[in-house]
Amino acid sequence: MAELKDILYKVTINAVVGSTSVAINNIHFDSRAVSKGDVFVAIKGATVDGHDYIQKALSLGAIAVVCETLPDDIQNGITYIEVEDTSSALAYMASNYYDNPSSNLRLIGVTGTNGKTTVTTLLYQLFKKAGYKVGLLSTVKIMVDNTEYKATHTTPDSITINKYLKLMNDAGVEFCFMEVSSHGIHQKRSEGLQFEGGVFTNLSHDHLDYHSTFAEYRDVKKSFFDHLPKQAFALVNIDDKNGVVMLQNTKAKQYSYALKTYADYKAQVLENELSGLLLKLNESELWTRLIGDFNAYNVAAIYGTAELLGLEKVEILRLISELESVSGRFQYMISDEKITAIVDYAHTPDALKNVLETINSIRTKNEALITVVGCGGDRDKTKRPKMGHIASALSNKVIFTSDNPRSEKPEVIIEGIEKGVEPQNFKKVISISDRKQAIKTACQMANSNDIILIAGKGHETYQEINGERFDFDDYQIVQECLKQLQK
Ligand SMILES: CC(=O)N[C@H]1[C@@H](OP(=O)(O)OP(=O)(O)OC[C@H]2O[C@@H](n3ccc(=O)[nH]c3=O)[C@H](O)[C@@H]2O)O[C@H](CO)[C@@H](O)[C@@H]1O[C@H](C)C(=O)N[C@@H](C)C(=O)N[C@H](CCC(=O)O)C(=O)O
Ligand SMILES: Nc1ncnc2c1ncn2[C@@H]1O[C@H](COP(=O)(O)OP(=O)(O)OP(=O)(O)O)[C@@H](O)[C@H]1O
Ligand SMILES: N[C@H](CCC[C@H](N)C(=O)O)C(=O)O
Ligand SMILES: [Mg+2]
Repeated sequence: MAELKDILYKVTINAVVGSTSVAINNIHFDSRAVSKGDVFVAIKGATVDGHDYIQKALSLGAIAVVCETLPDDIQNGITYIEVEDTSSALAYMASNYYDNPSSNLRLIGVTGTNGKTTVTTLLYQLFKKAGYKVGLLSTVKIMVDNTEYKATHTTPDSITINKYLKLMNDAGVEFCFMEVSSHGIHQKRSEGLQFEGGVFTNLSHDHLDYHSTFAEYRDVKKSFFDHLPKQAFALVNIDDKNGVVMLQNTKAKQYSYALKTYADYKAQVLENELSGLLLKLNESELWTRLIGDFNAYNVAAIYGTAELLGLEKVEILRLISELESVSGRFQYMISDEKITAIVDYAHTPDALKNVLETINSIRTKNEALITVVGCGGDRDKTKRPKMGHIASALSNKVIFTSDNPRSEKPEVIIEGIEKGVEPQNFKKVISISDRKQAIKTACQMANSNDIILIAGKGHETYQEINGERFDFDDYQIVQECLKQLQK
């Protein structure tokens, strides 16, 4: 139980009707979850307006309503709080409700188009190995030290974030690494959290269905750094031209990492093989099991973050060499026939290009590279032809297929991808909308020493079709298909 007025601390209030000295049970932004004694926060969403559900929330027992416009029919005995911005109010209320858990641990936010899950997960692993209790909020899973919880979003809503941070406090967690997505920043899911550091990985094409322009997408990411306090650090990839943009208005202490330019944390790839990378990190050499140039960036980010958080250099280097790759990120197997299958979460043009270039830099010309890829439905349509172009230009054979079609027709999505294929690559391409069949066909096409890349779904264990999630696991399926070939 908490007093309404206590959880409103730091919320910008325009008007109050009724008493704020009432005890409330819980906070909800979804009327369907409300029960007796709760406060309902009405949010204008992308599909509907939460203000239309105020009556519903009251009928289920809400005793207070936080809204941007007061309803016409004010009910006796109910407290109404009119605020400037309900998403922001929700974030502060959630934080207050759970006793500001972000200020009781050392919270690091990682943002950027690609690499967030990789960097946060590896930092989680590294700090665990260093002997600390650690938390993780990521696309793949939420970890409260050793206890795993299911993740529904990359950056969950502010109530969920604070709920888990509170659990981390209770478990004695000292460091928490969290992914901060552009949707999360824009919807103020991470507002009011006390970050000790922010890390920027890179910025490339994604989510231009949600953010109307690339500049808007960039500025949303930038606003995360604008809000860091001056005691915090901001560590950015300075090889990315938007790295400096992130730092433009931040009050935080500024640090950089890079492969190509001078930086506080400079990485150089000495060797790049399927078994890992040999890197020079500032003045030290180290071996890591992570694969590809893009992972050299991730390692530099991890090294910098760990040092800024006070770990010893020698210890960090030792621990990085022990890190395991993150599930669904360049996860590979080699069959008895010596066919290599790689499952990777590349679902943006830039990620796909990086992964294909990495494979091309590792393989010899005699082996074929067969790529199986699709694009998600109800997501940015403009990335489809770009991914079609990249896949067909950088592989020997390509099978376009489905990737979570959601409410769209798979064939229509595939047509969008095919539009990007240039005439000289037409003959490399076939389309099979059933993803299992597509993977099976790739396995049948492959000869000894060939490489199959299955991109886009990584760790996901489902295929989402019309609101339903069916079991589907790229890694498991390719493993089965390769086994069947042996029979
Ligand atoms: C586009 C988007 O981000 N949508 C998020 C948003 O939902 P919405 O704006 O559609 O909500 P809405 O349905 O219009 O409803 C508005 C309000 O009315 C309320 N409502 C609605 C119906 C009702 O009966 N009663 C009621 O009170 C809703 O609870 C909500 O508060 O707010 C919801 C609650 O926080 C989120 O769950 C939802 O994420 C959806 C499921 C989603 O798919 N989001 C993806 C795109 C996303 O956020 N992805 C990023 C990662 C992106 C990346 O790769 O970088 C992430 O961080 O996960
Ligand atoms: N530093 C990087 N630069 C470019 N591409 C990367 C980088 N790190 C990983 N990738 C590629 O992007 C894919 C997704 O990586 P990861 O899951 O770490 O990104 P993310 O930012 O968490 O994505 P999401 O927005 O879906 O949460 C990987 O499978 C890999 O292909
Ligand atoms: N966080 C990304 C993940 C995309 C993964 C891909 N498999 C898809 O479903 O489109 C999104 O929600 O847009
Ligand atoms: Mg992620």
